[in-house]
Amino acid sequence: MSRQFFVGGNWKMNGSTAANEALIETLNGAEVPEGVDVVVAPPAIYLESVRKALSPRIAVSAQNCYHAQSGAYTGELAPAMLADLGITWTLQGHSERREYFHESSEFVAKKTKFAIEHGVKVIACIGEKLAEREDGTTFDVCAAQLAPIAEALSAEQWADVVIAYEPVWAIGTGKVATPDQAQEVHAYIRAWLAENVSAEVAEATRIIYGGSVNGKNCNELAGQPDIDGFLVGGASLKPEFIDIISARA
Ligand SMILES: O=C(CO)COP(=O)(O)O
Repeated sequence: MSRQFFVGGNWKMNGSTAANEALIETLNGAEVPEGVDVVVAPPAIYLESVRKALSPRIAVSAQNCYHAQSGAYTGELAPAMLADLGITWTLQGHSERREYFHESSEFVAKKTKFAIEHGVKVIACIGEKLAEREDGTTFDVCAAQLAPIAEALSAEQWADVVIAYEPVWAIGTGKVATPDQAQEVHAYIRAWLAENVSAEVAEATRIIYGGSVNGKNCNELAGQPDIDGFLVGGASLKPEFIDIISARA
C-alpha cells in the first residue's frame, strides 16, 4: 500500500497580514504535485483570511484546539468552529505546547479524539528531547506519547491522523536528524502501531518528520521507506517550502 506524501507548514507564532499575503501568493503560484497533501497552519487569528485567499488545493490547519463544543473556555477554539471555516486539520501536542503550556500526552489524546469526532483531522506530534536521546530512551518516550492516543481512538479514527515525529533537539536548531536516525524512529513508530493498534493502521498511517527540514535536506529524508512527508517550521515561511512539497516528485 502506498501512503500519500504529506507536507505540513507550521507557521507557529509568525506572520502578519502583509507577510501572509506574500506567502500565499507564492503558494498559489506553485504547482502542487498530484498525490501530495499540502497543509499550512497559520496562527489562529489568520486562519479565516488564509483559508479565503489560499488555493483550495492546499488545506489549512489550526495549531491547536480544545476538547469542548463551546462554553466557558477563555482563549480556546472548538473544532466545530474550525470546521465551520473550512479548516480541516489541527496540530496537537507540538513540543512547544508540551513544553511551554504543559500539555500532557493524556490531554493531547483527549483533544485529538474530540477534534476527529467533530470533523477535524489531526497532525499528532511526538518526539524526544536531547537528554532523552542521549539516555537512549527515544523509543520509550515516543511510545509513552503515543499510548494515550492509541487508547483513545478507534481503529477507524486513525484514518484521520497523521503522526509527526519531531525530535525536539532538531526543531529550529538547524540540526536535522540524519535520514538513518529519522528512519529508525519512524520504523519503530510503525512497528509500535502494528503491535498496539493493528497491522492495517500501521501500514496506512502517514508518519512525517519535522525538525530543521529545508529545501536541501528534504530529498534524502523523503527517500526513506517510513518517512511519508514533513512538518516544516522555519522553511514553511519561505519560498523553499515549494521545493519541500516536491521532495518526492
Ligand atoms: O517544529 C517544527 C514544525 O512543527 C519544525 O520547526 P523547524 O522546521 O523550524 O525546525
